[in-house]
Amino acid sequence: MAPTAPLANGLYVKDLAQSPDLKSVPSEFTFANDSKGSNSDTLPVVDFSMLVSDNADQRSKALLDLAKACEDWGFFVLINHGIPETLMEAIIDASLEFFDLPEDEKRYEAKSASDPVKSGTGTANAANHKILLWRDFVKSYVHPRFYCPDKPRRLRDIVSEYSERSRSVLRELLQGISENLELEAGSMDETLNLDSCFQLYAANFYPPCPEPDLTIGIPPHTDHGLLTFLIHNGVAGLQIQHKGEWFHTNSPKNSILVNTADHLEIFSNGRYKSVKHRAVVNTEATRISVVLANGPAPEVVVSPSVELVKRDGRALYGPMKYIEYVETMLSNRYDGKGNLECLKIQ
Ligand SMILES: O=C(O)CCC(=O)C(=O)O
Ligand SMILES: [Fe+2]
Repeated sequence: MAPTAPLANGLYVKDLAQSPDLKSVPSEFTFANDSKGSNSDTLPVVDFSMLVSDNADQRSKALLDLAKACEDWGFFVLINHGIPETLMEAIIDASLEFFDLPEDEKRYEAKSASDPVKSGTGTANAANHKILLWRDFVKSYVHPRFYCPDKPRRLRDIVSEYSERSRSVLRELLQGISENLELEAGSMDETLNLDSCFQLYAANFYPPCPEPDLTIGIPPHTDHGLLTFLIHNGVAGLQIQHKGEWFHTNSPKNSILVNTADHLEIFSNGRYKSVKHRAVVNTEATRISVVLANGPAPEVVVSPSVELVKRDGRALYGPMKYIEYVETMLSNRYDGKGNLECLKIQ
């Protein structure tokens, strides 16, 4: 399983980056890359407190912001979401502690794609050869069944609470999306079995890099699931593609960066596209991101909403069981044509 392999000499990127004489990026990390992005002062913002407000005007405004963000960018900055700042800081800190563990305590080598906890460094395919990525990671399935690395000890409770609170936010956002798509009340919840929604926690660790333009943290990709939530330690690095151009995502402290993912594109029959994004690295500071991928229930066979297919006259995507989609993606990540492309009906 390539994506979880440690470096050939057993090093993590974290350790490699700490070698005092490292002046250049080893050739295995070379990724033809133009990591420059533009700034946008018009990144969409959704105010969660307005979405759940009793004031009808406020709620309509928030629904409109949400619809526009999903249609135009596939990305928004979520503010006033109610998840405590202390919890967000705690999950970043505890995730950082994970990467500081001795190697034998943080190694979760995946024997198969369905292992619920995985860690390592990553690889990608570039011009027919494998390259290494400038990032270490840990991932675990946290809902409907909860798994977590054993150490650091406090990680379990923190991840569990963060995923639970995020689920309430997720359900409200999906409720808003369902209204925006003019779906029958409850039909999205039922079809995708959202009470048992799948959540995957991932922490990405990007140490400073001597030549950031020659390598990449995570190459351009889209995510599985419905909506991805991302928070970070204040060091920028996430870029999203919009109208063919790459944009930096700057976000106020305590906000959550949300992007639309493959299963929202499938379920909405192509109305809301899964946004392409990437993580770039820098010379100065360690960056950590904590990602929650939020999808339908693992066993649901996802296809476009029946109501939308009726409206559109045809389905634009074929069906696939969600957990199979996740696990093929985890084993062939960044390997050419993704599942989404394969499911598109011409
Ligand atoms: O670290 C980031 O900003 C991006 C992470 C990401 O895209 C992912 O884990 O799928
Ligand atoms: Fe991603």
